[in-house]
Amino acid sequence: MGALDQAFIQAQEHRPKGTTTYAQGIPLIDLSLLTSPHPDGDDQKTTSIDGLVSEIGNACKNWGFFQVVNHGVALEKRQRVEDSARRFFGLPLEEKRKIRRTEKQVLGYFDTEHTKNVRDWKEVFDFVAKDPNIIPASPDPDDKELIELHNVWPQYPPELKDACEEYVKEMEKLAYKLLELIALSLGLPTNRFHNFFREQTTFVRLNHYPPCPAPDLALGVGRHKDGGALTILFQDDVGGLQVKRKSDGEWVTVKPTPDAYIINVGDIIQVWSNEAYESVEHRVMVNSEKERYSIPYFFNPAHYTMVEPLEELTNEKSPPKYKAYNWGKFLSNRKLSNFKKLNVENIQISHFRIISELADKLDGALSVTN
Ligand SMILES: O=C(O)CCC(=O)C(=O)O
Ligand SMILES: [Fe+2]
Repeated sequence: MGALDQAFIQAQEHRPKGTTTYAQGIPLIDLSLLTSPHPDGDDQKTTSIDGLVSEIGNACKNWGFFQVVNHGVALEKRQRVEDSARRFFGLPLEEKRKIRRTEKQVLGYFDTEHTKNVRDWKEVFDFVAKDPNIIPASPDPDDKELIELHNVWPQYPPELKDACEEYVKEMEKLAYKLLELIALSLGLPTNRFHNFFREQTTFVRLNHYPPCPAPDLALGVGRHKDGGALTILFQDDVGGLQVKRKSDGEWVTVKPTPDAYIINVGDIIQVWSNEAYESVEHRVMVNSEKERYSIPYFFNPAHYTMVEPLEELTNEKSPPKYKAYNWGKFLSNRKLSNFKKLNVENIQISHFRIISELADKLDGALSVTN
């Protein structure tokens, strides 16, 4: 990527601060109850599940982010993906660009992604968990055309394809476990969300953040919220992920924990839960010395899913806060705005919010004075 082009420079207020505050209280949740047999038998398991469910619920409510250990994903499977990613990103640019993403072919290699119209200091490789994957051809609501996305694999390293395909199977198992715990924590049946994911649009991204000559001006990924349901992220030991802490709005760094995954609730769970859980803003800092790797798995429902607050979680007293929106159109809108710099704000769930934040505040103020 060379010298720092103007396109990478963040507006003053979005630049990283020189000092690092670590996210001290970010929950670290042990999933061994689900991944290994309980020494005292299954009855014990049921009672302890309640504890796990409330841990997950509190983490979703208070942070929107948490880490999991003893998650059941074999270390070697993740390492194999990481090793092949290192080999792939180490190739000459012209080799990587042979499988470059285009406006129509949205998978493969890409090094000019934009977040909120500012270029990110990174290069990525994207692939879908289910190949082929069906999504709308364009964000235009009147355009009913659908397209099939097919994975494009590089010639080198040859093992990348197999490593990734094995890895997504593991990720999917973990994603369903987490989804079930989240459903239970909202007082819903365990499999309440399952049907949405029958024809999922889940995708995985291999991120490589090269050392950056001006880490005080650019970001690896600009501030954003994940648009999907749930993200399962692996980050290496370099660190750089920052989360906007809910309690005080401070940007805090998530310290790498060996063999842990970082989980965050995406926009869809915010809407389904009618804001019981919120999708939290995050970003990635880069540094001038070390390159960094991360692997997010974006667990997303079928393209035709109409995302709206669940009936069970709304009533007269707490009416739905969002109008239903089509996930496929949302996704295709985001993909377009990430692909190139546009002159308009990219799509956000706030565009579908029924009651504006201002009305909420006014309501709060009125109920205090009344
Ligand atoms: O690299 C990371 O730590 C996070 C990346 C991320 O937030 C994303 O790709 O959505
Ligand atoms: Fe993200």
